[in-house]
This record gives sequence, structure tokens and C-alpha cells, in this order.
Amino acid sequence: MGAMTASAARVKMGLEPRFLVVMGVSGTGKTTIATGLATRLGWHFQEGDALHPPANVEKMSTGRPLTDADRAPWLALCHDWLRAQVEAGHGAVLTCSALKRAYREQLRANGLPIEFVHIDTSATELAARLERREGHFMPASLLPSQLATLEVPGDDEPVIRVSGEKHPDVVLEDLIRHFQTEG
Ligand SMILES: Nc1ncnc2c1ncn2[C@@H]1O[C@H](COP(=O)(O)OP(=O)(O)O)[C@@H](O)[C@H]1O
Ligand SMILES: O=C(O)[C@H](O)[C@@H](O)[C@H](O)[C@H](O)COP(=O)(O)O
Repeated sequence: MGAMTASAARVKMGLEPRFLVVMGVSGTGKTTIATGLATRLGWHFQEGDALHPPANVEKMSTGRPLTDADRAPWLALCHDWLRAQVEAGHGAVLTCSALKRAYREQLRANGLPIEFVHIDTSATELAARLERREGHFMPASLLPSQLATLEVPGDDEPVIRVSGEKHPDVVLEDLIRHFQTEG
């Protein structure tokens, strides 16, 4: 039997389209969880790292944290991608650290019905993961600035909180169950 198509998966799950930003500091598991969700639900996926201007990647690669000004054009591209997904009406998942409330507000601008999935992982586990991770521009030395910059989403923001310390398959199951329950 052939692989289930994306639309068949969506029907099978019975889920309405949602517009998710999987957020959190470097190494927390954004790409792992977001790609899993997009695959399981047949939703569109965008890796936020791929939208960074080359100068931002160069800066992070050489161990320098980004400033608000550096992040502004990147967040604008993230917002544009999200807006296109909402206009098209299909479910979508973006990875984006979205560390500050102001960044999340920029992503949600123009009334976009975005929901954030915040993956929370301890600093010790994050450091170990970033030391192990290969083939990625982000050095482990930037973890302290990532953690210092993070403004954990408040209860007044549209956020779903998940632990990044469970196995990714468990996190995915929890999220899908949450979406099924919430409708
Ligand atoms: N829940 C998890 N438990 C253990 N390791 C994980 C988990 N999620 C991700 N990882 C691993 O940690 C590293 C960082 O994950 P990644 O998805 O690239 O995070 P981010 O996109 O937030 O930087 C990768 O090597 C990944 O395989
Ligand atoms: O705003 C930032 O400082 C960056 O966007 C950063 O938060 C992001 O984490 C990097 O792009 C590294 O990529 P990973 O998060 O995939 O490690």
C-alpha cells in the first residue's frame, strides 16, 4: 500500500488548519518537533533559520548574539510567510525562536491567528545537546545569551507549553491529542 497522502492524513486526524510557531531557545527541539508535526498532519513547514539574512548567520556563527535590529528583517520575513499560509488557509508550522514578547507581537501582527508552541528545556540539557549537535551554524557559546533574552510567553499570549525533555514522539503525541481535544 502506498504512503498516506497529506490530505488523507488531515482527514484522518480530523484537524482544522492551525498556524503554529514552534518557539524557544537554540537546541530546545524546535526543528525536531515542527518537522514531526508538519509530517504527521500534512501541514506546510518553514525552517525559520533559513529566513535569516546571511549577515545574521555569519554573526551567530562567529559567536555574536543578534540584536533587535538584526532580528527585525528576519521577523518580517517570518511574518510574511505566516500571512501567506493564513491567506492560503492550510495548516502551517514555522520554527522561530521568538524569544521576546515584542517579536511574538510582530509575528502576530495584522490579526494573524498564530499560536505559539513553547518548548521548555533545562539549561543543562540544552548545553549538552548543542555540544553534541553537528552541522549547524549556532555555537553552544551563544546559549547563555539565548536564555537571558528569552521572555517566557505569558498566560495572556496564545501559547501551548510543552516540555522539551520528553522524547520527541511523546511531545508530538501530546500536541496532537491537545489539538484533537481543542478542536
Ligand atoms: N526531546 C528531545 N530529546 C533529546 N534530544 C532532542 C530532543 N529534541 C531535539 N533533540 C536533539 O537536540 C538537538 C537540537 O534539536 P533541534 O530540533 O535542532 O533544536 P532547535 O531547532 O530548537 O535548535 C538535535 O541534535 C536534536 O536531535
Ligand atoms: O533570534 C535568535 O537569536 C536566533 O534566531 C536564534 O534564537 C536561533 O535559535 C538561531 O537561529 C539558531 O538556530 P536554532 O534555534 O535552530 O539552534
